[in-house]
Parts: sequence; structure tokens; C-alpha cells
Amino acid sequence: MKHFEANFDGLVGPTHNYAGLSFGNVASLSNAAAVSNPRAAAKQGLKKAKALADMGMIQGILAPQERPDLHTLRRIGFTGSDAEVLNKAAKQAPALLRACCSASSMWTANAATVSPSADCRDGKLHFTPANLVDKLHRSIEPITTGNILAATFNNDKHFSHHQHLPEHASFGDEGAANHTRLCGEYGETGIELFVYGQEATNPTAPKPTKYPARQTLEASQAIARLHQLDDNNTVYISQNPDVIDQGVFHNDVIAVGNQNVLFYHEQAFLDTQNKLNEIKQKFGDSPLHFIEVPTNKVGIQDAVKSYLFNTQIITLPSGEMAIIAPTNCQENEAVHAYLQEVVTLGTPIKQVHYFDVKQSMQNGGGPACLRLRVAMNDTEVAAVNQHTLMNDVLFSELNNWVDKHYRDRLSVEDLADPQVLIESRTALDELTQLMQLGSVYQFQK
Ligand SMILES: NCCC[C@H](NC(=O)CCC(=O)O)C(=O)O
Repeated sequence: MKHFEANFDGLVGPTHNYAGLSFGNVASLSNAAAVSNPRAAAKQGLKKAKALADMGMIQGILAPQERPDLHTLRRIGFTGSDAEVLNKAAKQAPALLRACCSASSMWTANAATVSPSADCRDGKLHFTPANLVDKLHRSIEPITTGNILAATFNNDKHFSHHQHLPEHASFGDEGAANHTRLCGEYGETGIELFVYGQEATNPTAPKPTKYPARQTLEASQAIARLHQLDDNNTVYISQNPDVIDQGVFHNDVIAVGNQNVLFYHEQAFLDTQNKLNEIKQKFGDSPLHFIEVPTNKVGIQDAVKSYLFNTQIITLPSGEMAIIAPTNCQENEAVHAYLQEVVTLGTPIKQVHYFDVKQSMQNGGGPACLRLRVAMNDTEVAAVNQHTLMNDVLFSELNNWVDKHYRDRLSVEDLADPQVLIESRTALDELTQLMQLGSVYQFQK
């Protein structure tokens, strides 16, 4: 049996915009009200996804969500025709309208936590959509995320889909962005690392003071129970609250792992040495590479700005590992120098590839945010909805679809335009046919 790690990238939706919705996410706040280019954003994402497929990786695409979210606007009391609902919301509660228009589901690292079958007692691959309760605009994602995941991984024999955790701050869950898996070969049982920002039921535990901690220990533990993980293969690590207060709103802004490599900033965690020892002890005797980046080489601000750690580390078919980095890393002197050095350190990382994902970066989403990792064996890959897998045909179909439906300019004022809603629904309806997803959206029910 062969094993792979697939990446499922979020297709950027037609309403991609800069609304400044994510307090604690420096890029989102600093680009608030900038004019976006949804067409360029979608194409930047597709280009990265296709490049990975061309490198021999299994690459999938997850469909975007329906925005503006008329269902939520009606649920909070706006009435009338669709155009009237948009108009009333724009006049009476513009901030709520903006929250209902974000294309934030594109960051599929926050779509769900995924545990491969080798780690789970029942031998199935488990998915739990993230509840994303810390941010209003993201808290409206999980139900449709669950629909899209079920339509993509549509085989009950191999895939187990859970409901998102209870919608309360005690269970704040941001999905795979706070979850890393270390393993030997992808098919071997791995060590699942859960990184949290606060303990909901222990008020004296460390937590940030300026910005919110989006992930709780209680949420991480609930996921581990649901996914039937073994305690001997699970490690819980507290994020360093000081770095959350400097803009590290998810662990994947400061650490990333792949197979036997953990790449992290020296300030990423609390109790680092003990946690590294626990990982080593649970990982066993095979070689493990901890690549710790010191502050005197790359400071937290440089890491947050460049997204050095929001890179993907992938294992190429040759066995070599490559870092998939945003071009922003090339533009930062200290980070670029570090990346030139990292391939010489004698670790499995031998290559760095740069991609322009600036439309996403301006909202705080780098290459790693744009993808959900799903380690699978060949039987499981065969059980995936094949119309979601990237190849020459899907790439050209999706590019044509974007050209046909997406605007190249969108401001927050445009979000109230009923025409944007019509364009978005027309596009998504066509997409569900193209990717054979069935009716995953409210407007299709
Ligand atoms: N993993 C990266 C997630 C980025 C995302 N940004 C946003 O939602 C910004 C949206 C806006 O401000 O328009 C977030 O913070 O959850």
C-alpha cells in the first residue's frame, strides 16, 4: 500500500475582500478597507496548487462558501427580498454585513482538524470542522465546511465526519492551524501535536493579554477523543502568549512540521524543552529533526510579516523535502538569508520554492493557511471525490470559471450590491456541477 500526504487548498471565493475583521491578525487589520482583486486571488491560489500537483503531489481543491451569507442575515432579523436584506443590513449594521461577506473559508487550514487513519483506533480518517467561534465572520463557516468535506471525502467506509465542537469560547477551535503531525512514513502512526492558546477551565493558566487566544486546550482534547487518538501519540503544547500578543494568532504563524521535521521559532511555545523531550520520547528511536530558529536570526515581527513559518513543508516523490514559501519571504532580508541557509543544515529540507499569494497574505493567510493536509493511503485517495483533485483539466476549467465569474476589483462598499450576490451564486452553482459536489449550499436547498 502506498501513502501520501495530500493538500486540499481552499478555492478563493468571489467576494474576497479586505474588511479588517480579524482582531489580533496584523495583516487583516492593517489592510482594512483596501480594494481587493478576487480574480487575482483565486488565480494565485490555483497556480500554487497546480505547481504542487506538477511536482508530483496529490493536490485537491475545496470549494468556497456562499457569500454574502443571506441565510445568516435573515437569521439575525433582516427581512424582505435578497436585495432588501442586503440594503437594510448595509444601512443598519454595516459591520454585520461585512462579517457575512468574507471569503475566509479559503484558509482551509482552519476548515477542520484531520487525523489520518493510521492514528485513529477505528482505522478511519477523521475530520472535525473547526467552530471558529472567536471571529463572527468565521463562526458561520462550520456547517457548510462539513457539507463540503462530506461531498469531497464522500465515502463512509473510509472517512468519519464529526460535527463541529459546541459553539462556546471554552471550545474555541481553529482546526489544523493549531495541529501538526510528526511521523516516519505517512502511513505509520504519527504523533499529533495540539497547540493551544489558553485553558478555558483553568483561569490561572497563562494566556495573552492584548489579543485573543483562539484555541483552547479543552477543544484540542475533545478533538483527540473524537478522533480516537492514543494518549501515547498525542502531545498538548501551550503557545507562548507573548507571541500571540505580537500577532501570532495561530500556531502555524510560528511553527510547521512534516514527517520527522519540526520547524519552529525559539519563542513559539511555553515549556519548550520539556515538550520537545515528550515528543522525542513518544516518537521513538527514529531520527527527528528539530529546526529551531533563534530570535537573533529572525525576530517575531519579521516572522509575522514574512510568514516564514506559514510555509508548507512537503515531501517530494524523490523523498527530499521542500519549503513552499510566499514571495514575501524573499523580500525580507533576514528571512531570505535564513531560507538560503536552511537547505544547507543537513536536514531533509533541500529546496525552497516561492509563490506569490499576496492577495491572501494581505488578510493574514500564507501558503500553509490555504491548505488542509490529509495523509492518505492509495485506497483512501481512490475513495475521494475525484472531481476535486487537481490536474491539467481541472486547472484549466477552474481558471476559465474564475475568468467568467470573478471581478478584478472589489471594495467593501460593493458588498451590498445585489449583483455581487447574483454573480456569486451563479458561480457557485456552476462550480458544484463542475466538481460534482451536489447541493452543499443553503441557496441550493
Ligand atoms: N489561517 C489564516 C486565517 C486568516 C484569517 N483572516 C481573515 O479572516 C481576514 C478577513 C478580513 O479581515 O477581511 C483569520 O484571521 O482567520
